[in-house]
Amino acid sequence: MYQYDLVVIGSGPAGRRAAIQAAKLEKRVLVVEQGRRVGGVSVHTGTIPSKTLRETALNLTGWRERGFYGRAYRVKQEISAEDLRRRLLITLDHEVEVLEHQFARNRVQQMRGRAQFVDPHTLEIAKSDGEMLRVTTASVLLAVGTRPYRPPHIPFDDEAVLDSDELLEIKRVPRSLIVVGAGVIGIEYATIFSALDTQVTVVEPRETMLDFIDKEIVEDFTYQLRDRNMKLIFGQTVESVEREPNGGKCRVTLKSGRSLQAEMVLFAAGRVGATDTLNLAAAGLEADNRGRLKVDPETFQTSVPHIYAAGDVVGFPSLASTSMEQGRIAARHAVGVPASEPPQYFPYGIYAVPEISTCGLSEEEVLQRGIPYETGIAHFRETSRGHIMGLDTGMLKMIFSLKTRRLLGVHIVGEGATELVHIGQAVLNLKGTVEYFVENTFNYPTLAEAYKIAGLDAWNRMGEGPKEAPVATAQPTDTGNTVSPQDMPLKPKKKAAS
Ligand SMILES: Cc1cc2nc3c(=O)[nH]c(=O)nc-3n(C[C@H](O)[C@H](O)[C@H](O)COP(=O)(O)OP(=O)(O)OC[C@H]3O[C@@H](n4cnc5c(N)ncnc54)[C@H](O)[C@@H]3O)c2cc1C
Ligand SMILES: NC(=O)c1ccc[n+]([C@@H]2O[C@H](COP(=O)([O-])OP(=O)(O)OC[C@H]3O[C@@H](n4cnc5c(N)ncnc54)[C@H](O)[C@@H]3O)[C@@H](O)[C@H]2O)c1
Repeated sequence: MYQYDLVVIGSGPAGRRAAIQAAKLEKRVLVVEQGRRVGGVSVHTGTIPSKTLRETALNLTGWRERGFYGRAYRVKQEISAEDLRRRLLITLDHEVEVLEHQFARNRVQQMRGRAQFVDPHTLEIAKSDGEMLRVTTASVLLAVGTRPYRPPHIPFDDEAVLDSDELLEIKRVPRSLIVVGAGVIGIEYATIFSALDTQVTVVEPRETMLDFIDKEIVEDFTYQLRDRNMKLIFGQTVESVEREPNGGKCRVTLKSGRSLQAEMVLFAAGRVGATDTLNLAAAGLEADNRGRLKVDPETFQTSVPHIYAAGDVVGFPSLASTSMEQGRIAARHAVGVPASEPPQYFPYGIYAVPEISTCGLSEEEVLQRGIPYETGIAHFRETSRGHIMGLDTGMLKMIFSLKTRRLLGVHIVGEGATELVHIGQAVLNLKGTVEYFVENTFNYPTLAEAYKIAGLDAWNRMGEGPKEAPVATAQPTDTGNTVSPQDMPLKPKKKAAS
């Protein structure tokens, strides 16, 4: 008889949701967390701190009011690192308190320490006070997440050359910042610091950024960043990073020979799975070269059936939102209770300044699948709410199938995008058509009215009934067939466990 039904390693979104789900099913659950407090990367160094920093920066700078009062408008003239940290600490305390309470209410047992496998059903836990403990369990969920990728040639110094965890501890707001890597983390922080009037330069080895987002949205976003003097350098690789002696400036030399200078460097070139200390071999498991684990995308089982993995450690999409859902499904499966499949489309929110949010297929994906389509676009400045808020930017784009008239994708850049997207997400997953937007009444004045405007924009070109569709050039799919709109695969290819 094992001591536990499920031992969860890691208390981030995947671990937390899994543990509570199993406890609700009256199973004996233990959560092992090596950090001082529960919550994982999401609460302590990732989602919540970065979004709190964003909110504080926008509030203290008066960013949202600048449409009315001009670019020089400020709520607080001198914004210090301490101003930014104060709100962060309060938010984190609340998050941890809520989580601790959830664990207690649901009788989830907790242990502070680092877990590793002794054999496939036994874990050894090195507690922070030096004590070693062994526990046995019927199933294990690895929800260990990731940590920043730190290559040896980058001279991280905890002060001026930083990864995204260390950025939260800065003592001063830099006047200039070089961000290496235009992934989601790099772009979110780059634009937040730009809103704080830091001169920001982004260096990205690829020719483009955020390739999974609809191109038209990324173009609008890029235009906005350049318009406020952010420097975006694509297609260039960093050769070296150095710092002048005695706390001087940082110099970033690119392979092209170009040299950049700034007070701080943020290195944000991806993350690696935190699997190296788990002694995976003792459980018969192996991680890939980025520390990630392969799982069955339906059940989240690893190659050892009673050991599950969920969250960032299994790779794409690496979101707090999807990690929670993966943890819940894994826990149900682990304790023998079936879980229904998640809906076909999940939203993606990038909390840059401005926000981007998207759900469903991009125009490039629709074209690639050979689906005849029409698009509808609305600019926030066309809405009365936009006028009231002083918005001169912001755009919502929807893509509809010409044959079925169903919504295929919604893509938004601008204020409130991460909230607004859920209207499109609901219509998409409930298989709604363009008529939903044309026939329904929206609150007025709201930014959500942009849905109506974009719906009408598409409808005006689509006409009343089904149409033959000349818009997209039908391309063979990767299966070699041409996709008919009726057969359109509503489920995006599962990338979660790749
Ligand atoms: C800067 C940043 C911003 C982000 N913003 C967003 C956002 O806006 N929206 C969004 O949806 N997602 C965002 N994410 C992603 C989100 O944070 C992750 O998807 C999420 O945290 C993953 O959850 P997880 O459960 O896999 O593990 P994590 O949150 O990574 O937690 C893993 C936990 O496991 C513990 N652990 C690891 N190994 C062991 C061990 N051997 N023994 C015991 N404990 C162990 C760690 O200490 C850690 O607490 C962001 C990430 C970053 C870095
Ligand atoms: N709002 C959100 O939902 C949110 C926010 C932040 C992070 N996240 C998640 O966290 C995960 C990690 O984000 P990330 O930004 O660290 O990784 P990423 O993989 O999204 O981006 C890394 C970027 O760095 C570039 N790069 C890779 N190697 C490089 C090198 N040697 N030098 C310079 N640039 C290099 C890549 O081309 C890429 O553009 C993402 O998958 C994302 O889903 C989500």
